[in-house]
Amino acid sequence: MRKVVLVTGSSGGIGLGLCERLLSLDSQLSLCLACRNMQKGEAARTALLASHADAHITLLRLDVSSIRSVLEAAQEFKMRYNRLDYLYLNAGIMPNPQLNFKAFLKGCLSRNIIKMFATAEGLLTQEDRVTPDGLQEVFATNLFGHFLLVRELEPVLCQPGQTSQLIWTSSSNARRSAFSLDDIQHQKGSEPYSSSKYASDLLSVALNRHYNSRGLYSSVICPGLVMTSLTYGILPSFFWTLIMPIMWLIRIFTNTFTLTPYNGAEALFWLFQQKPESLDPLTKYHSLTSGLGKNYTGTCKLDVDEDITEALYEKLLLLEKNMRKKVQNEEEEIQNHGQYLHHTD
Ligand SMILES: NC(=O)C1=CN([C@@H]2O[C@H](COP(=O)(O)OP(=O)(O)OC[C@H]3O[C@@H](n4cnc5c(N)ncnc54)[C@H](OP(=O)(O)O)[C@@H]3O)[C@@H](O)[C@H]2O)C=CC1
Ligand SMILES: CC(C)CCC[C@@H](C)[C@H]1CC[C@H]2C3=C(CC[C@]12C)[C@@]1(C)CCC(=O)[C@@H](C)[C@@H]1CC3
Repeated sequence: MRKVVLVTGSSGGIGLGLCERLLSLDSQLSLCLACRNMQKGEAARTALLASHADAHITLLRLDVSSIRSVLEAAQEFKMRYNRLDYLYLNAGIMPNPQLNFKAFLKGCLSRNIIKMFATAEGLLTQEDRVTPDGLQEVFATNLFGHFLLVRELEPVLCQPGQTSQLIWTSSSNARRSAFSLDDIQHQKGSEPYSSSKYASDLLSVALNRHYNSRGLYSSVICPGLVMTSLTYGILPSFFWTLIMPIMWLIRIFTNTFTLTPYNGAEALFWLFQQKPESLDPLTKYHSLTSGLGKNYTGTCKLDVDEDITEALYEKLLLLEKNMRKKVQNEEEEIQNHGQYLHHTD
């Protein structure tokens, strides 16, 4: 039986790097690339087929920040497949990042320099915006759209006699102090990225509690610092290229500078090869690359409280209910309007 793998955000970066590695390991996989931009998705599919000509690769239109798109994509997926073995929740954004140069220079002179390079704590802020559904975009993309996708794909993920894995691309930038249960969408702060990644760590723990009994397991990873369009939004790509020798040098001191999508996908790839029952739900898995360029997966305890994971889960369920109602009302309004136009014709 072919294993079915769905990867969100697979049109480039770490997601595409992961797909390449998965196909190299098992060319018999059924790989579904979920992308919001079909042109980019088609280019990714062509690139993968260039090195794996016989691979089974399909495209699925999915904008994780849009409720309607998530519902439609899940429906489409369930029509095409009757099982899902691995769901990689990888799509993510960090819009309009601002680097605090003063804090960076101060950090370089402090004892916390290694931690600063690994987590970017206190270095970055972002400007978020509101989606047409009325949600904060970073929250909707990095967390809520993925949560809804999991909920919608429950029938194919929780098949009797089968285990399935949810694998979240979180970050070491996830920080407890950036997240508030009273403001899960991070409407008030300036670190929505950090908040959304911390929320994904919390959610993964809650999902394990609610779904393990049905054969569904969830894990979180950090890919390390990888050169992708996300990091090119922080500093321009020519600058990163220019300082690449410095980055290689820093890698000797911090193995978190994985730098390439191939290396960054290490922990995602490693988890693919593990028995989900053997994984610790309270661990974050890190892609690491040594100074000599050797890839490996490291572990780190999650900084979470069980009661907060449950409180977030409850809040997400409530938001899900409200968003479903909203979409349904909108659909009814469109139908009524159509009927009205039909009568007046
Ligand atoms: N790069 C890094 O150093 C780190 C990255 N990460 C995380 O890794 C993940 C992958 O990021 P990375 O590869 O670096 O960045 P990229 O920007 O290269 O890739 C992000 C992917 O997500 C997709 N995406 C973004 N928004 C949406 C949306 N609304 N609906 C569907 N797809 C969407 C993008 O699609 P499109 O091509 O259409 O833009 C793209 O395929 C993210 O979750 C990120 O937070 C974590 C730690 C470090
Ligand atoms: C190395 C250079 C001389 C200067 C680079 C300074 C900063 C731009 C980087 C230092 C630590 C980096 C970092 C990230 C972005 C770029 C830095 C702030 C991330 C926040 C990118 C996204 C993530 O999710 C984190 C895991 C990264 C942590 C480190």
